[in-house]
Amino acid sequence: MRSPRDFLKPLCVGAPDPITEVPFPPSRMIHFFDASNEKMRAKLPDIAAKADIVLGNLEDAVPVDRKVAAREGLVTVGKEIDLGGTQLWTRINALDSPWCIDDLTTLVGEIGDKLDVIMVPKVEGPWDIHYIDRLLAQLEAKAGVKKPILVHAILETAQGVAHVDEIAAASPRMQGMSFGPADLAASRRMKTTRVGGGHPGYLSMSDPTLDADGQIDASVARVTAQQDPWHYSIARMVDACTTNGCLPFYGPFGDIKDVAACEAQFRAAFLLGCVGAWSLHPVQIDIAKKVFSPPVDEVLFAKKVLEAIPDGKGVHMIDGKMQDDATWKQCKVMVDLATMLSEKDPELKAAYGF
Ligand SMILES: CC(C)(COP(=O)(O)OP(=O)(O)OC[C@H]1O[C@@H](n2cnc3c(N)ncnc32)[C@H](O)[C@@H]1OP(=O)(O)O)[C@@H](O)C(=O)NCCC(=O)NCCSC(=O)C[C@H](O)C(=O)O
Ligand SMILES: [Mg+2]
Repeated sequence: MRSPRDFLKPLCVGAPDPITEVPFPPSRMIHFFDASNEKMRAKLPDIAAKADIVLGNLEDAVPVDRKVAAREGLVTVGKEIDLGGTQLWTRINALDSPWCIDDLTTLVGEIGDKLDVIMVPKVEGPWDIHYIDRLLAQLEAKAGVKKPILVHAILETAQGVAHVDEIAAASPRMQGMSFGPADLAASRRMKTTRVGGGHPGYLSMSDPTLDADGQIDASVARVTAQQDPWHYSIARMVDACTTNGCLPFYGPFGDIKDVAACEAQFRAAFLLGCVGAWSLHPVQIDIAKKVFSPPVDEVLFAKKVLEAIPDGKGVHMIDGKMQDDATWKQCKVMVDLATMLSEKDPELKAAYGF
């Protein structure tokens, strides 16, 4: 294990100094686009005007014969498209793939100063982050990159979940993590073909009604309720990220047409502490924006609490609800997020009354 004192020294002579605090600009959605697809690239200026983060995907979903075109397409995006204040990320190919090394050398060499974050798929343990960390430092030094490129791990293998805390703590470059339900399901041999969301087979059932002989009365219907198969892992990811000062995100929701279920999945993640989710299709940008911006009525109430209890101490009754030091902190989370988002979004600013 590295000495904590070394954490703030660059891992290569000439690489930029590591950051001490992960920046937290609006991050409600990471919008995926296939950079080898010219049509999608052409839409980027419009998409960037709506999205907080755009991500050029090089990994899964990009066919093998378009891997190089996707990498080159992303270089073109970095060099030629003005994204305004919207962050530019990439998802590189996995560390055990033959494309990963060229993804990193090309992207850092060509557009290292334009890339905010590199998303690394299928991270299994801190060793994967250590590899990327050192290599990025060498490439940044060689290319003269001025600020460190941050790293975002996808939590999508059983091993990754088992090592989630060590992954989050592996480097000061760790910007955050996303939850990858498709690969995780496959890795665990879960029997689902869905990408995120619930499953009608994953449910709990009320007790049976017994007849006079104490036998189960099969004629009386029993109530069932779908449970959330992802709750445990997402909650672990949120704790690991928060403990280590980085940001947790929900990942993809694959049923593009089922906007209601997408919204429900995103909202469950938001309530558990995630700051955003992936959008795979333009329609999911608006869903994420709605869900990951705190609700207006809650923000107004939270503002009222903060105003009524300036020192955040003691016990108070506000609108019939008990407020104390802990609820004050909950309200502060809500108001801080609303304040940060308002700086980007004048409509939200007006709605929140800032
Ligand atoms: C999912 C899609 C393949 C759907 O595409 P398509 O059938 O073309 O949808 P539409 O006809 O509704 O598209 C309408 C227009 O919008 C453009 N479009 C579609 N998606 C995007 C996008 N992401 N960014 C920009 N523009 C987009 C279409 O080109 C149409 O344009 P026009 O013809 O001019 O009207 C497609 O949405 C897509 O490929 N999405 C990204 C998929 C992706 O990145 N998948 C990988 C991430 S999920 C994953 O990897 C799993 C995870 O790792 C895990 O393990 O859980
Ligand atoms: Mg995956």
